[in-house]
Amino acid sequence: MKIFTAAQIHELDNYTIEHEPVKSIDLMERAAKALTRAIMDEWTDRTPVVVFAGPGNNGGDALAVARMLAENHYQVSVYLFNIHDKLSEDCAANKERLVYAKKVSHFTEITLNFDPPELTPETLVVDGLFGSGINKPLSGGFASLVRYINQSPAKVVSIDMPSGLMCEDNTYNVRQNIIRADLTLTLQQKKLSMMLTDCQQYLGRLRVLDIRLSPDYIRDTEVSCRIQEETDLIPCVRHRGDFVHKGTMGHALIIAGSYGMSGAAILATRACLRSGAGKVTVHTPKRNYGIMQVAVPEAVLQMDREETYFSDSVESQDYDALAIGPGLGQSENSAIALIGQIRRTQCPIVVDADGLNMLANHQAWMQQLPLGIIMTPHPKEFDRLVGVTSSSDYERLTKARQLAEHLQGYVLLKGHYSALCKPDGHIVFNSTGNSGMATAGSGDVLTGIIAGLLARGYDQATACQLGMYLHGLAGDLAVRDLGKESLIASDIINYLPKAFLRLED
Ligand SMILES: NC(=O)C1=CN([C@@H]2O[C@H](COP(=O)(O)OP(=O)(O)OC[C@H]3O[C@@H](n4cnc5c(N)ncnc54)[C@H](OP(=O)(O)O)[C@@H]3O)[C@@H](O)[C@H]2O)[C@@H](O)CC1
Ligand SMILES: Nc1ncnc2c1ncn2[C@@H]1O[C@H](COP(=O)(O)OP(=O)(O)O)[C@@H](O)[C@H]1O
Ligand SMILES: [K+]
Repeated sequence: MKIFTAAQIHELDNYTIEHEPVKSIDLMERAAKALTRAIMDEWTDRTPVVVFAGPGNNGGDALAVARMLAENHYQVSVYLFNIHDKLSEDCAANKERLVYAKKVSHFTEITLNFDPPELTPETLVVDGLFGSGINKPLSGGFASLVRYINQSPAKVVSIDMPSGLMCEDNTYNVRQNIIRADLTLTLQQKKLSMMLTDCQQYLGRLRVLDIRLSPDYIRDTEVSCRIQEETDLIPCVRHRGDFVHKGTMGHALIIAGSYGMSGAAILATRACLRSGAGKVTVHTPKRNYGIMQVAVPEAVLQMDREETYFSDSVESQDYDALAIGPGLGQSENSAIALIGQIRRTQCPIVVDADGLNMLANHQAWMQQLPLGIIMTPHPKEFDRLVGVTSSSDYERLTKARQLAEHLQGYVLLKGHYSALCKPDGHIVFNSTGNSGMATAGSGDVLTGIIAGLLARGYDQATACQLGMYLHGLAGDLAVRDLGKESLIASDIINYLPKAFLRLED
């Protein structure tokens, strides 16, 4: 799914009106029908409904929904906010239709003072104050109303956007003046802010309603952000020829583990093996020899000369991919070995965990990273890497995009919707995965998967996209059998075969 900017959403609206062609009032009617159907799916006609409509087209949608719910025997009270005596054309038209239909039990147009109605736990609030046309944080009477709704026990369904939430950047928004919906019914496409962790509290459950906006515009318009889906990835999956052998299926080198953190090396190595690499070599401190041999008999071991930490870079010309960082520790010796390793490695590299932390501790090294490098930070690791804590997830995403462009590499910012920032400034959000994966070691598994895919011959962008998709899908498949609470990182590895099977079938 493409993610359009607020300006593009407006263009899409106009393009549809012009090219379908359809009158804008009829398009609003179509949207309102879809919204009404979705509300009726969830709440019976015994639910008292209070509709708050703003002066723009979001308010127009809300007024049309109010009329349709009333026609379907709901008790509906409507408050239209027209404090500047200026309604959008379609909002005004829907006001007329509503008044003419005489179906709603109560209609007030607020031009000055407003006494809010009582909102009980049984009430359903339809929030149609502002949608994608919002251009500044809410203040004054609107802010008070939002706070009144938020502190009430009523259930809230937001039309298109929770009112007050911006489509993209909410860094400087006034957070208490944004509606906290129980259900958001967004029209046609998800908006960028809906992919960000710090905006989830406003959305509640999110449903996307197809209102048949121009498929031509949707297909032909360039965007910089998209959400990847299974259909995008299936064509990328490589199939094995019958006559291949382990020597042609790629050789990955994993440099991971230190004293007390052999588990990270084990998880990354197992995940790498399960991702199709022909051979996997693990370079790890001597002390890990016994445990690695037992835990991952399929891997070749290469012992560091040190007992407990990574101390020196190794020859890498025989490898097709390098993963470095999981459980590596952050000693100064290891840091020097890390940068030495990165400098002498010719194949694609993925850096994770302590590898990233050590780069963060040596900012000058950031300039020495090879083109095409892949970094897989979680938000804290990312903040350390760029040296500042971001005050919003939008800001962090923007910095990740800038870093990917600056390094001409790949920054895979992990989260519920992991975001891959590419060297050309494009961002791909992942759509698989679940909160059961919020457990130690899940990230090591992702690193191993990406390394395996790189070794197998996928280019960096595909390895990252397919890797994060398979990682999340394996987690989703595991959760079906095991539940979220008990899921551990090893389960993700155990369900990787099923995830591959699903994409291959
Ligand atoms: N996209 C589509 O394809 C379709 C879209 N549809 C619907 O249209 C919605 C977008 O409608 P929209 O463009 O009229 O904007 P909307 O959100 O109603 O707000 C604009 C009004 O709010 C005002 N205003 C802004 N910020 C403010 C603030 N902080 N505080 C106070 N006022 C503020 C602004 O005034 P201004 O500042 O510009 O004078 C203007 O009056 C969209 O979300 C969806 O529901 C569907 O009907 C059909 C298909
Ligand atoms: N709530 C969640 N929803 C979806 N994916 C999640 C969630 N929590 C964690 N994950 C995934 O699990 C992995 C966690 O990585 P990370 O924090 O580096 O873990 P660790 O350092 O313990 O290995 C990431 O790939 C992330 O996308
Ligand atoms: K709204």
